[in-house]
Amino acid sequence: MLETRRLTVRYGRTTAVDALDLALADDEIVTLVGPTGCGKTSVLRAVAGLLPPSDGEIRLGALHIDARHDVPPEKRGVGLVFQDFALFPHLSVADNVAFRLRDRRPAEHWIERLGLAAHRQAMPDTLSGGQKQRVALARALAHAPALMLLDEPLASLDAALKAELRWEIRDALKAAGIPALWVTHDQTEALSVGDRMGVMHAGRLEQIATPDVCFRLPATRFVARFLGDAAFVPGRLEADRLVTAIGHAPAPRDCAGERVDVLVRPDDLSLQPAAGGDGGNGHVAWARYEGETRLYGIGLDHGDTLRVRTNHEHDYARGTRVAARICAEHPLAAFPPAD
Ligand SMILES: Nc1ncnc2c1ncn2[C@@H]1O[C@H](COP(=O)(O)OP(=O)(O)OP(=O)(O)O)[C@@H](O)[C@H]1O
Repeated sequence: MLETRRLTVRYGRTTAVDALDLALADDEIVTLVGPTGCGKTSVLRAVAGLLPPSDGEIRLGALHIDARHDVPPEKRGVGLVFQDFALFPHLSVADNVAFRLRDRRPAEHWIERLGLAAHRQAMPDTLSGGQKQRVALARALAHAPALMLLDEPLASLDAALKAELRWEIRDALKAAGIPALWVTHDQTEALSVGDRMGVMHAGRLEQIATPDVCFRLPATRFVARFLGDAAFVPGRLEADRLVTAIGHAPAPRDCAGERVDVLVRPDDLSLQPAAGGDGGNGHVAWARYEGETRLYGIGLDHGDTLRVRTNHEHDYARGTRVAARICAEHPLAAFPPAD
């Protein structure tokens, strides 16, 4: 449906997007995530037709767009949803959603589907942030776009609403069978709503894969750190296992090199108070209560600090002698040693 080939966007001397190759399947939701300034919005704006590609090509269905062949935004068949909703303030909810539609039935369908029926006649400034975003989404969906582009659609909403609305948006896109490119700087959002996610860094895609692959088997240390707490423990590859001083785990299929740094995240580790034959390998340096879980900083005897997440029931005081061990049964990512 959408394909970019070496898409490049420059602003003067700044290269915001650097030879990006990206392809979306017909009903696929792909999230684009990365730190501020990495170029996510520029990708979206180039695909939407809001700025021209400096180099490379965009294929949207049968359309071919490049620096010399522009297609105006309204001829691209894309729907846009922005962080700031962009509703018409002088039109009611119903008229916003049905704007420029000859047949109002699709507008009615999405008003019902997105829980806006009671607000049909309301004006935008009387709606909550979540309701405004539902209206913006209904308006975009009512035009049955071939592709939906979402730019930080949940950024101005509070945490509880974000969590609820991201599933609603995903469900609505899936129900309509519309593929989407969804830009966010929120890792949890990118991990949870994308069929695949692309992690961008300095104008380039560092990795594009399913969320669980990006999280468990990041392609680079940058992706590992960007998507969550990451520690790198020295280890070695023995047959099909990664062996470290704090335990072992299956090696990924493509693991190469005898000496490696093994990625361990806080939930790949378990914590036991040192007792009996196990004298432990460190002590509790700090503890944070998180509600369902607790996060501990464990000062290992050889000097490094590891973060370990446990169930909230395990309450260890600072200074407690403990054994931190790898408990992950899935393959852990391995990288060439840093030194
Ligand atoms: N209109 C512009 N003129 C000049 N430079 C720009 C312009 N828009 C963006 N840039 C630069 O291009 C780079 C990428 O910006 P872009 O907005 O695409 O990143 P982003 O990943 O979406 O960031 P954010 O999450 O902060 O929105 C940044 O270095 C930014 O400063």
